[in-house]
Amino acid sequence: MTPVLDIRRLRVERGDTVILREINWRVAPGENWVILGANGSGKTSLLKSLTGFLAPTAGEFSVLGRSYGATDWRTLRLHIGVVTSAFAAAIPPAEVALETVISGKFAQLDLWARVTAAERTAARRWLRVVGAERVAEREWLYLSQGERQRVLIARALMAKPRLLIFDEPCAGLDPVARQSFLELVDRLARRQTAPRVRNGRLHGRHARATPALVLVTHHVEEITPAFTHALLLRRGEVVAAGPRDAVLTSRNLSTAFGAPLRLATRGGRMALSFR
Ligand SMILES: Nc1ncnc2c1ncn2[C@@H]1O[C@H](COP(=O)(O)OP(=O)(O)OP(=O)(O)O)[C@@H](O)[C@H]1O
Repeated sequence: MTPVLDIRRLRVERGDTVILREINWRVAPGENWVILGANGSGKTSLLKSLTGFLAPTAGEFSVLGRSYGATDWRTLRLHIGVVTSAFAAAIPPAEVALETVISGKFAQLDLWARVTAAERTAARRWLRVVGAERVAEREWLYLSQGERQRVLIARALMAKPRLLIFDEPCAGLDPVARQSFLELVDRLARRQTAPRVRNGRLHGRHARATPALVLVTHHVEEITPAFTHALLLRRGEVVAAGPRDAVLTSRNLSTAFGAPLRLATRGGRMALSFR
């Protein structure tokens, strides 16, 4: 099966600084990954490379079988959704949530002349999926942090991406909003991992391509059971990558964060403490 993502020996340098060094990472269909690493370990730079905003110095990678360099970024980007609070500043304050969601389908195209009733219906459906339907007509300016994150997810889903990346999505959320947000991410992940199959074919809402999820975080508490794999970075290098139980160990996390840490699991949720 064509990997969702295939990165080989990716290296990124700027001036004398090596930002990413020899990154090898493969995401197969059906896998959901979490990326963990200390401040400055290269998480955002890796995402920027994948979305064409940070040019590699060496190495090769492909997204959904399309190779970097051989495919127009505008085409590749249509398949990759990124949910990051960094987008918040780019949303017009007076834009209502429904319009923000619809704009996800069009990226940079001239939007308003083209919006159809079907697209409005689809946008409402995505707002319902993320539990934000009641703010559909509310301006961005007035949305809470949690509501904004949900609207940005709906916006990303509108383009039907094959890979959906969450970059520190829980920053700024209160504990209850964070829990509810994580349950939403988990639900999205499970839509993918539990498809309905009949006569060897996907059916119903799962018949659509559902995205592989990548969650970038500093907090192991945010890793819900739906995340099957983990990538640990330290100073631009991979500490470990693979199935979560093999990668998320006290030892690997201590190496990644450069401090003696103990990983414990309570009630199905992970927690880190200092040894
Ligand atoms: N264009 C650039 N030129 C020089 N150095 C850069 C550039 N972009 C990133 N860096 C450096 O590369 C390192 C990795 O940065 P990056 O933002 O990817 O880390 P991160 O893991 O996302 O960190 P955080 O958890 O703090 O968000 C940092 O030391 C950063 O200063």
